[in-house]
Amino acid sequence: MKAIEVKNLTKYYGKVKAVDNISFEIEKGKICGILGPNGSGKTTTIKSICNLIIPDKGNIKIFGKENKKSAEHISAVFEGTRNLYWRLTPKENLRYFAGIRGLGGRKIENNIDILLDKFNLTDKKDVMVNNLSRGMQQKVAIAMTLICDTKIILLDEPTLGLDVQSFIDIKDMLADIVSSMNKTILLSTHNMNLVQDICDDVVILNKGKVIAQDSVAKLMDMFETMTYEIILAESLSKSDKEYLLSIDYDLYFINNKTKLEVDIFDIKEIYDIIDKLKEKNILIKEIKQKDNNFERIYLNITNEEVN
Ligand SMILES: Nc1ncnc2c1ncn2[C@@H]1O[C@H](COP(=O)(O)OP(=O)(O)OP(=O)(O)O)[C@@H](O)[C@H]1O
Repeated sequence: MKAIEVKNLTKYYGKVKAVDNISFEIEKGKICGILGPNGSGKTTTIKSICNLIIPDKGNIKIFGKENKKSAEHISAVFEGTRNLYWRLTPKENLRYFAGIRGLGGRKIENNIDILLDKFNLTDKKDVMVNNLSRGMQQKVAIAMTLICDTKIILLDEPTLGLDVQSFIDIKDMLADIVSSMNKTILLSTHNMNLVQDICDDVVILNKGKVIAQDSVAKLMDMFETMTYEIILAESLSKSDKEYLLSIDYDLYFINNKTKLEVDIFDIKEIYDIIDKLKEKNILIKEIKQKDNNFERIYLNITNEEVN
C-alpha cells in the first residue's frame, strides 16, 4: 500500500520555481530519504506533504486520500528541533503535543514515561529543552512524533549537527521505529551514511526536479563502480593537477593534493592511470580499493546531472 503519493507537484516562491512537477511514491512501512543539493526543493516538498505550504500545482495523497483530510496521519520535525517549545521540559512538550491531537489521561502519561525511558531521557524529563544538548533535543523531537502516534513521520535533517554517538543513537532509533512500530518515514538529509544504513528507498532532487528514485540497494547495484584510493608521495603541483583533470577518468582530489580517488569500471583502467601518473613522474605511495558506498553513487548521479 502507498503511504504517500506525490503527483506533479509544483511550487513557486515568487518567481523561484522551488519544486518543478515532481512525482514519487512511498510504500507503507518504508524509510525513504529525500536527497539533493542545497536549495533543490526537499523542505518545500516535505512542507507540501504535511500541508504547511500550498502547492501551485499537483496532488498529494496520504493512504490513497487527498492529504488535506489526512493530516492526522502525519507528524513532522523541521530543521532539527524547531517545533519544540524551548521553555518547556521534554515531559511537558510530549504532553502538549499529545494534547493537540486530543490524547491525554493516564495512558498517555504512562506512554510518555516509556518513551522518555526508551530515548534515555528520564533523568532529563524536567529540564527545559533549551538546556538540553542538540542530540537530546533531537530525541525529544522524535519522541514527540511517536507520542502523537501518527502512521507517517516526516523529518527534515534529523541528524544535522549531531556528534558521532548521538548520530548512531538517532539512526538506530529510526530503524527501530519503522521495523517495530510499523511507521513510514520520509526524511531529508545530506548524510549519505544515514541513507546507506537505514533508508529503503531514495528520491534525489536537483533544481526542483526528481533526477533519480529507486531503492538504495538497486542504485548501489546499478552504479556499482570500483573506487580506488591513490595516495601520492608528494603534493601535486598546479600543472600536474590540471593534467590529471584533463585525463578521461572521474578523479576526485581528497586531502588537498596528496590523495586521489578514482571510479573505474574495468580493472585495466587502474594500470592506465598508473601509466599516466608515471608519464608526469608523479610518485605513488599506496593504492587501495575502497568499499562501494552510497555517497559516491549520490555524487555520480548528481554530477552526471550537472555535466
Ligand atoms: N519562503 C521562501 N521564500 C522564497 N524562496 C524560498 C522560500 N523557501 C525556499 N525558497 C527557495 O526555494 C528553493 C528550494 O528551497 P528548499 O528549502 O525547499 O530546498 P532544500 O532542498 O530543502 O535546501 P537545503 O538543503 O538547503 O535545506 C530554493 O531556491 C530556496 O531559496
